[in-house]
Amino acid sequence: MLSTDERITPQLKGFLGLVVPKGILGGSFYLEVPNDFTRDMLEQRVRPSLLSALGTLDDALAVSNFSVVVNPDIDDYDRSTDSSAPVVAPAARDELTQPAVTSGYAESIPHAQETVGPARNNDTRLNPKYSFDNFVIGGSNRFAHAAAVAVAEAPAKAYNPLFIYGDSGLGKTHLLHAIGHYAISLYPGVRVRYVSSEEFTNDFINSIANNRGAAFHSRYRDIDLLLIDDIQFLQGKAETQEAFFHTFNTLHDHNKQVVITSDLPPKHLTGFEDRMRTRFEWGLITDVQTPDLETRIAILRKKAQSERLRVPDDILEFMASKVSSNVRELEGTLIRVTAFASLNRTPVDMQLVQTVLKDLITLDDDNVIAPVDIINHTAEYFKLSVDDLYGSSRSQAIATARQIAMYLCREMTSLSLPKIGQLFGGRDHTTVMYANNKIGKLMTEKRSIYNQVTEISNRIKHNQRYKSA
Ligand SMILES: Nc1ncnc2c1ncn2[C@@H]1O[C@H](COP(=O)(O)OP(=O)(O)OP(=O)(O)O)[C@@H](O)[C@H]1O
Repeated sequence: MLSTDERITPQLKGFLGLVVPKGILGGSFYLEVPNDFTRDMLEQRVRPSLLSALGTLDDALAVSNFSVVVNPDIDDYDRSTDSSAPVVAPAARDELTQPAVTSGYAESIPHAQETVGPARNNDTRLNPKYSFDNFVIGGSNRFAHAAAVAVAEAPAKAYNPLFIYGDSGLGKTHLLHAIGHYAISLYPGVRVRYVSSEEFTNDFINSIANNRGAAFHSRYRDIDLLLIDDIQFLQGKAETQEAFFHTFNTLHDHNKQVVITSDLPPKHLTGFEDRMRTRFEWGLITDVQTPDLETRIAILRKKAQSERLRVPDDILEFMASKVSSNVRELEGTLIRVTAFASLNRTPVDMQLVQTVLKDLITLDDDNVIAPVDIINHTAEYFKLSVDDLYGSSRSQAIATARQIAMYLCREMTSLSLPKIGQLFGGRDHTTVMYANNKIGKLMTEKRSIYNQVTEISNRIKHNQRYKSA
């Protein structure tokens, strides 16, 4: 759709060839590119043409903005499967038709009424997978969910900051992204930025190293809604904390919303200055807890629906009763069960579920798996060196082994996506996200992958039991 634009040179066309359209959510057209350079080219040279081209799309799609996400792994992405026009996820349509709320917020941000405003949202770093639509509400998260919705509907008017804490895998990151999507759907010009604390730290360090402090400041201060994940990561990092302190103050003073997640409540966060912890307590503090059985069943049901998996209710109930600690683990179990059924071309029934779950060694909650064990076992299984997994080789065999190791780190540890990326030679969190999705999908399609993942994870758990015995 861009080829009619005279400014598009052959060189630029080359860059456009690297772009993979991913879909439309919350009024944003999501594109993936393999590196920062392509993203910059796109944003600097193509933005006006792309925005005007988006303006010619069917109104029903309600697209007014685009987001470019860097995913270095799309080099091995098969573009032929995705070359058709992107489709709007059904959930996104509902989100787009949400009635506007009357908080008066739109009037308070001048750019919210500008037609070109949405372009400001091209770097939100929001994950289209996490919306309020697919978040299941239960006793364990009802309050956090209500607070999150309130903040999205009236940024900086309801609670500022909103501080959400809780154990790993209980939906904090999901809520953060959902706030961002919902706020953008209500106020298309609102400038939103999601950042994990690891990325904030890296960004800060790079900005000092490259003398780009001004760009860093504007990235985090010229926004209306800052969503910062896993703040505990700033523990003991005095200079980054100082940078965050000033960012926070600037945003708060200018009536901009800050939402923070953490594994602990402010008063239990160690390695933070008091002035920082006090600020975390200015607004509303809420927690997410381990979901009860009904909520776990509902989460599995929703997940099965969204992945179009046919799983009878009694099976979902059985799975939910067996895996109780963490939603991420619960989702992992559902993937294993449905992958096994799909590979064997059998329906998901109780016998199959029992077989699969029997195969999955379960560990006590206090048995914590170290990522280094995952990497060692994966390397050993594939007869590769550990450095192969950490390194940058793109050979198919090494890349797949690396993606399996990333998948298992995601499934078996509480490490966040950026932390796993860092572990694997400083890769971007989107690379880990891609590996996780890819292996999850391949497990349903290729028996060899399913068997490899199951075997490696069992070896890791077996070894862990042996160590702690
Ligand atoms: N209530 C819920 N409804 C639907 N999905 C949920 C819910 N809670 C958690 N999940 C899903 O569980 C997975 C883990 O959630 P998430 O990443 O948000 O956890 P987290 O609390 O941020 O964990 P961490 O602290 O490790 O980053 C995600 O796929 C998320 O979509």
